Amino acid sequence: MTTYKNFSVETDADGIALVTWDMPDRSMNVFTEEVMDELDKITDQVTADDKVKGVVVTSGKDSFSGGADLTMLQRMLKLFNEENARDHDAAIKMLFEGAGRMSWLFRKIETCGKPWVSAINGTCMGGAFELSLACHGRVAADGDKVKMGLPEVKVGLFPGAGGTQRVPRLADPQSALQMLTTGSSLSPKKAKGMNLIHEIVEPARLVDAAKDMIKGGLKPVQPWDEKGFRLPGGPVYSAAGANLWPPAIAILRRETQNNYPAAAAILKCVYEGLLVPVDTALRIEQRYFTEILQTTEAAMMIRSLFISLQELNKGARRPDGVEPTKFKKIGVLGAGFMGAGIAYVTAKAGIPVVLLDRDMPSAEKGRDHSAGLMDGLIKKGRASAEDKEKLLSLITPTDDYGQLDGCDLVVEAVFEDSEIKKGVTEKSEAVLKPSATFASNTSTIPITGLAKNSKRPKNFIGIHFFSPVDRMMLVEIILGKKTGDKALAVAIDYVRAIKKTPIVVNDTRGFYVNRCVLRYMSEAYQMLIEGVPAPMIENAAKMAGMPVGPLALTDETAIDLAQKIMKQTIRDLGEKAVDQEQFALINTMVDKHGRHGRKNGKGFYDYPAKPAKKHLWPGLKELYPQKAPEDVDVEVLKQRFLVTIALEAARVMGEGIVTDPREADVGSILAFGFAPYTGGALSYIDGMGTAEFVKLAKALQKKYGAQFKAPKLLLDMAAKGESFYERFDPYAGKVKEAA
Ligand SMILES: NC(=O)c1ccc[n+]([C@@H]2O[C@H](COP(=O)([O-])OP(=O)(O)OC[C@H]3O[C@@H](n4cnc5c(N)ncnc54)[C@H](O)[C@@H]3O)[C@@H](O)[C@H]2O)c1
Repeated sequence: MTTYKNFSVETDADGIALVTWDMPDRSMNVFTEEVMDELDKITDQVTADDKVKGVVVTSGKDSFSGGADLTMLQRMLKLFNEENARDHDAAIKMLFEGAGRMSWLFRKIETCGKPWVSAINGTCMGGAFELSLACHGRVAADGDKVKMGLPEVKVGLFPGAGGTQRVPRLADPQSALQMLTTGSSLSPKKAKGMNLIHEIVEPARLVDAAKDMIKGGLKPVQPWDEKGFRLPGGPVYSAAGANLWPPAIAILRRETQNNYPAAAAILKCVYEGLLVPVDTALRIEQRYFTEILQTTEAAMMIRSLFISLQELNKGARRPDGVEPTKFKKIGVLGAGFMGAGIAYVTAKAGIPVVLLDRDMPSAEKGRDHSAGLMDGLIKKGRASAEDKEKLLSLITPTDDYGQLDGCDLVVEAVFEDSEIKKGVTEKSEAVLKPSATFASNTSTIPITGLAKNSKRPKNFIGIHFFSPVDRMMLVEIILGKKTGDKALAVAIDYVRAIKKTPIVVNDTRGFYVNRCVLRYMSEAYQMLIEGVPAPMIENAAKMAGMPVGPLALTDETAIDLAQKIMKQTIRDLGEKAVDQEQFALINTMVDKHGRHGRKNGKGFYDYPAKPAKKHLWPGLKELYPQKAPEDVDVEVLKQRFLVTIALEAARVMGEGIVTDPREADVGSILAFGFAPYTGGALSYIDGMGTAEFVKLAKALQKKYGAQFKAPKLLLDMAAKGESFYERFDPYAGKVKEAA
């Protein structure tokens, strides 16, 4: 046996070398510079060794590999930028070579003259799946935990190690394009159906089955290297090709609104690559990959959606020196809309939950919500009847506070009423151990005020979920003035345990997320008042990259809730705190026309009974004199949405409400889908350049109003030429892994 740091190679009596990838310092295998060096050496070793007849590559971990370590790309881009400042041609050459490193290593494997089989034992993503595609045989273990795919497009990249060329040479071009441009992952069954793997076997037989392929005489030649190879969908210029490409381009435009250069590059790369032999095709892919690596979108998406997201998920904001909490029991107060969801995600993480409401029927109804969600999963084949039983057995519905005894954490989700919240806090604390943490899920009441109801304000914190709880991945953790480190650590441990992403926010009206969302909706009301036709408003938001239009979003959260919030803000802060024209619009919608939103079927949209689809309410046209569509500049509408939200995020940073730019960025994408290609609300500003952004905000302020006034922080940053990640360096004082 030969051992490398990250691999071992063991050749058996039949001459089959088993290459096992098992990185000692990682929980999941990833491609790093060192891994590529070692794999290169192993390829030379097994090729030169006459005793070796074939190679099986597998993993020593639960998963196969997560693909490339993107910090490696970040390092490469940093070197590129430094070199680019000195010598552009040399910098591009360096980037081109770096971009092709993995691809040519895989090509070397597939043309080495000996058969390689990939034995896929678990998650196999990105570069690792591309390695598998370069192998002559691919066997996957059967089971739920095996997923494979090429998700690069989700972080602004594309599969640059042969993925764009091998997938459409194996699968039919339509499913290949769909897989590559959406980054969706595949079960073994689906992958086999697409002709991407050869066999699915029992996990215990995986390596033997892979070896059997070699013993059965597997040819060390890929189909595309054989004479007479034909593309599965026929040549690009065939009649079938003519039917495929124009609609594919149209669909991609519709889905991405041309906001994602990587998705467009995939399409070009596949099209051009299929016209030529594979070696040239790989060079085409390398060229496009080099281009994509230089885009702002790739840099920002890698930073926010890969690196920052991982760091926050690992508890980057957890205070040091507090023992991790192993949750034995969690209490949820209020088994309504939110409480029922919180109980479900907690039990899903295997933690016992006491679900308390005013009476047993309400508490039981809360548990039924979990039963309903599990039924949905069972129907889709993603859970079994036993899973459902097990999950339900973890939820104890009750109306008895005595049951909270022994809870490490209680999350309160009763009515949004300070007096009721006070009552349940006092009753719980009478039973809870003094060290227990008490959290409120309030969406509007300041945590510092609520903590006054507690005998132990140090243990009091906000844990703010978004609805629907089972689907929304972000949780805001709100610090009251007296919240202690232990409560913060417990809250982060809990959010991590339920596999969601925590961001830490200081106490303020609307916290972080809702402040930004309100700006988004308010800009749409402003546009309605200006007479912009409603369909243009909704479309412009989607073209800017927002997943849900602002009017549809208001309907979802309820127009009467918007009215309530405005009224409360006027009561608390005075009339000037709310735009009076917008207040009048919302009052007209609710009081005059009875339009409360989706919940009563009448909002900015009408919601007819299924199967008819929702459509914008025609009465909107009567509210304000309408502008002609040709008098509206859609590009400006798009800018207004992104700029107004980004400005609010900048204000939040300036006020010290959020202190880490990673949280503002990741939070904006996970909570309300802020145009992901920008990398989030602050990266949108960083990507444009602070000075340029301030210029744009000033121009919008002049034309559309004070909502576009740049805060002092931004003016200061623009004057100094600073970005958010320089001003609020999240790595300051720490060893910077992601250089
Ligand atoms: N609805 C949302 O989208 C959302 C989002 C984030 C946060 N929140 C917050 O979550 C909390 C709950 O909201 P919801 O939408 O689930 O409300 P809900 O009306 O659906 O549920 C509240 C539940 O609390 C129970 N309850 C009321 N008084 C109680 C008491 N004294 N003791 C025990 N149980 C009691 C009610 O019976 C009800 O089942 C509120 O603070 C709200 O602001 C709501």
